[in-house]
Amino acid sequence: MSISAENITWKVGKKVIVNNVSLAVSQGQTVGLLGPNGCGKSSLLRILAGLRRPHTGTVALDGKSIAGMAKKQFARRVAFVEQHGMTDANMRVRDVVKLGRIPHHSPFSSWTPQDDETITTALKTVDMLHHSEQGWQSLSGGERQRVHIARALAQMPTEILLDEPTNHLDIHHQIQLMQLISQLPVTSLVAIHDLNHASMFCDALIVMQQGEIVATGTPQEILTEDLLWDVFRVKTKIELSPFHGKKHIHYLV
Ligand SMILES: Nc1ncnc2c1ncn2[C@@H]1O[C@H](COP(=O)(O)OP(=O)(O)OP(=O)(O)O)[C@@H](O)[C@H]1O
Repeated sequence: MSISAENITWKVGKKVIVNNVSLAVSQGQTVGLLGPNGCGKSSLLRILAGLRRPHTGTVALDGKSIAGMAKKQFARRVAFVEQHGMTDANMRVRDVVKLGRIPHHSPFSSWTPQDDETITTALKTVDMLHHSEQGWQSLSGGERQRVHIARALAQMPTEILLDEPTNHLDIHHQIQLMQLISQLPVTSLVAIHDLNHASMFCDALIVMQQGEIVATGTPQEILTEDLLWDVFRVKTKIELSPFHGKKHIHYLV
């Protein structure tokens, strides 16, 4: 297993936000994390990213608990793109992406042409190279989102956690990004609301409801009309797309 969690529970006061969650994501898989607003997706991702300590349970990389892992060692492996990621307002786009290289440097190591190359490639990948010299503050919401993803790619992680990465993106960039994530040679866990994108681009899905995991499996296996009614209270008609062969969800109103 690439990244796994066992019996994770996280509370705020007496309120249980993440309730006894266990999961295992295999190397190289793209796994979609689905569920209604407030069901605990971001909270779970923050725990997996090591930003929150669970009250019970463990998170592991290749079976080794992250609890005792040095921060830098962890950051060389796991990148996290938060839903509302902030960046120092006065930075240029290229400098924001440069931050992704920090875990790969010591205070005494010098900047290399490979570092520059990695940053250029990351910016190119998210279609932001032409904005390299622009100030962060002047970017649109979607452009900021793409720069944060470039920073995560510059980190050259083996696991990438993304919290609603297509938020703010136009449909062209949503599809481009989901395609990119699904093709990256890394393990990806991505919180996503668009069920058709989840079906098209994810190898497996984890569905949460009220802090618990209620379904896991391939999109083919678990995206059913019953599940979508039970979890999201939406009426749907699901069929196999004649165009891409994956399940396609029609919403009935
Ligand atoms: N620090 C906190 N203090 C109090 N409540 C919190 C805290 N963090 C999260 N919550 C609550 O926990 C629940 C889960 O929040 P979380 O952000 O994990 O949901 P989510 O599934 O990511 O939602 P969305 O789809 O809207 O982004 C929400 O009810 C939220 O208000």
